[in-house]
Parts: sequence; C-alpha cells; structure tokens
Amino acid sequence: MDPNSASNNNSTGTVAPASNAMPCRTILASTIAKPYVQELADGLAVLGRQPKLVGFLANDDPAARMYADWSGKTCSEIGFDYELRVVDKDVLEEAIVDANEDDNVDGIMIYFPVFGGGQDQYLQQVLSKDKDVEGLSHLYVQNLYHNTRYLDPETKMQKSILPCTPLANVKILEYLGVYNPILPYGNRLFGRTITVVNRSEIVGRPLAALLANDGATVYSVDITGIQKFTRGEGIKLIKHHVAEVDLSLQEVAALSDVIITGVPSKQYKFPTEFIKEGAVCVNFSSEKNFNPEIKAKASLYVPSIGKVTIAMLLRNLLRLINNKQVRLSKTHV
Ligand SMILES: NC(=O)C1=CN([C@@H]2O[C@H](COP(=O)(O)OP(=O)(O)OC[C@H]3O[C@@H](n4cnc5c(N)ncnc54)[C@H](O)[C@@H]3O)[C@@H](O)[C@H]2O)C=CC1
Ligand SMILES: Nc1nc(=O)c2c([nH]1)NC[C@@H]1CN(c3ccc(C(=O)N[C@@H](CCC(=O)O)C(=O)O)cc3)C=[N+]21
Repeated sequence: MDPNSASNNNSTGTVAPASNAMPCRTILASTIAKPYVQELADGLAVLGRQPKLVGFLANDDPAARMYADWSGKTCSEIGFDYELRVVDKDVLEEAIVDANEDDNVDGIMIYFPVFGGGQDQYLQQVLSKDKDVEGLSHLYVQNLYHNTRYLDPETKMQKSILPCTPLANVKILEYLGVYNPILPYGNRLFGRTITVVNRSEIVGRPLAALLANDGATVYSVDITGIQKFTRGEGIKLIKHHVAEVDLSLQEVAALSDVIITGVPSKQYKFPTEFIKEGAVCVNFSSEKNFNPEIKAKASLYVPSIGKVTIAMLLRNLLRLINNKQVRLSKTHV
C-alpha cells in the first residue's frame, strides 16, 4: 500500500510518511476545518435557532451540482437549514430578489457559472449584501482591497465579510505555520513570498491582495502574465499595491515559499521541477493541479480545500446574523 495515500490517515488527519520516504506531509482540509466546525456548532447553540441558507442552482455544470449537493450535506451535518432552489436562468434574478426580501432566509449563494462573465457579476450584486455568505458583494471586496476590517469603523461592532475561498486559503496558511504568530497581527506574512496561480475576481485577485495586506510578497499568475502584489516598503502602507513584473513562472516559483494553485483544468499541472525544495503547496482548484511527485519537493501539501471553504461560508453566515442584530439593536435604543 502506498504510504502516502490519503487512506493511510493517522488520527491527526495528516499522512504519516514511511521512515525512508519523503518528509512531505499531506494535510487534509477536514483536519484544518475541524476547529471551525466546532466553533460553528458552538455559535448555533448560542443563537438557539437553525439559520437558513438558500443556494441557487441555475446551470447544468456538474461541478456546480456536486458542490451544491455537497455543501448542502455539510450544512445539515453541522445544523444549518439548507435549501437548494433549482431554477431556470431566466427567472433567477426574480428568485434572488424574493429571497432577499424573505425574512426567513438568513443567507444566499448562487452557484456559478450561470451565464458566465459580466452577467454573473451583475447577478452576484443583485444578491443583498446583508445575505451574501460568499462575501463577493462590492462593498466587501472593496473593504478587502482597502484593508478595511469593519463596516462601522467608528464603533467596530460589525465586522466586514471576507470572500470565503480567499479566507479559507488564509486559514490554511495559518494552520500550516506560514503566518508567523510572533509578529504583530496584520504583518504575520512579512518576509514570505507566495505565488498564486489564478487571478479570477472571486478567488485569485482578492487572495493576492489579502496576503499582501498581511505583509507577503505575492506573485499573481494568470494566462496573461504575472503581477506582483506587495504592501510597499516595510509597514508604511496600509493596503496592497500592484505592479506588472517581467519574470517567468520558473523565476517566481524559485523565489516562493508557498505555491497556491486554482486552475480549473484537468490538463493543467504546475511544473514540479519549478518548485523550491520544502515549499508549502496548496491546491484550491476542483482539479488536481499538482502531480503526485509534488511529495518529493513540498514540505506540506494540501490537495483540496473545499471543507475549509464551507466552514468559512457558514462562519460568514453567523457574522451576517450578528451584524443584523447589531443594526437592529441600534435602531431600538
Ligand atoms: N475549493 C474551493 O473552495 C473553491 C474552488 N474553486 C475552484 O477553483 C477553480 C478556479 O475557479 P475560478 O477562480 O472561479 O475560475 P476562473 O475560470 O474564473 O479563473 C481561472 C484563473 O486561472 C487562470 N489560468 C487558467 N489557466 C492557466 C494557466 N495555464 N496558467 C496560469 N493561469 C491559468 C486564469 O487566467 C484565471 O485567472 C475551479 O476549479 C473551481 O471549481 C472555486 C471556488 C471555491
Ligand atoms: N458561487 C460559487 N462558489 C463556489 O465556490 C463554487 C461555485 N459557485 N460553483 C462551482 C464551484 C466548484 N467548487 C468546488 C469547491 C470545492 C471542491 C472540493 O474541494 N471538493 C473536494 C471534495 C470534498 C468531498 O466531497 O468531501 C475535493 O475535491 O477533494 C470542489 C469544487 C466551488 N464552486
């Protein structure tokens, strides 16, 4: 039996290497998600009711269907009330508006792609920001890009919502020790170099900004080229800035302590030979972007992150409920 296979888990959910094998450890998302799942269960107990999440499916994409079924199952396991609404593309906008106005619905998500491109971004903005569990509303993304942590900066009662997949990546890097807890909060990635292969508006670009805001040097790679995200010199600037760079993937990989991939293609494989010895490698794509030989190079490898993403999605849902309670209590004083 392959000692590195995921079926050979030990109790910590990591895979124990054979004594003479590569020192690489494969870390499963379920292990990293565990404390957050507990936090969610505790949060539900305090709340004393089952929050309702509605998911809209309006496409035939098998990946979206699978994710919808699987996220529904996870919600129910933890104790959230999940309802999948399968609707036709042409009535989706009205269906979102109905859910926005329905007091029984606490959170909403739309499984993408629906139409693809700009029309999907429009639909995402139709969704009320007060029910946006994925954190993709313009205000939340703008707060992320500007490193603004609260919706009410004066009173600091309502935390802004972070996009759940970028946030899941951050929690994974915290777990893996890439964040240095000895450094002050907000600067814990200082000195780290991270490559992110994906610059979509829903994951790669906000992720690069979030990591740069925490002090990292980030190379953001997409099919059009490579950009460098930093927070500028030392700790003077409060938010990231971006520059085009004239470096190859091989060159940025050689500089990188961490490589994060999110290419939605079966064929795509990150070239193993580019990876620095002992790098930390994380894949958030639903396809495997690293070859199995990754274990000869990486120190830590996270093959998929979905379970952590869902935990962050539900954490966002509790935060939305809390923010609403804060707003209501203000109007009743
Ligand atoms: N695990 C999770 O929680 C989540 C996983 N996903 C998965 O992540 C993947 C990406 O999703 P999206 O960002 O929405 O996709 P997208 O299609 O919007 O973006 C793909 C990105 O990859 C880049 N790319 C494609 N081919 C490349 C190549 N050969 N070299 C370098 N860059 C390349 C593109 O330029 C683009 O920036 C999908 O597989 C999706 O299912 C998405 C959301 C959550
Ligand atoms: N608004 C929106 N947000 C999304 O996040 C979104 C979407 N639409 N449309 C569809 C894609 C697909 N997607 C996946 C997430 C995790 C895994 C993943 O990590 N899956 C685990 C399986 C986990 C299990 O089954 O236990 C794995 O591959 O190992 C896969 C696919 C998110 N999507």
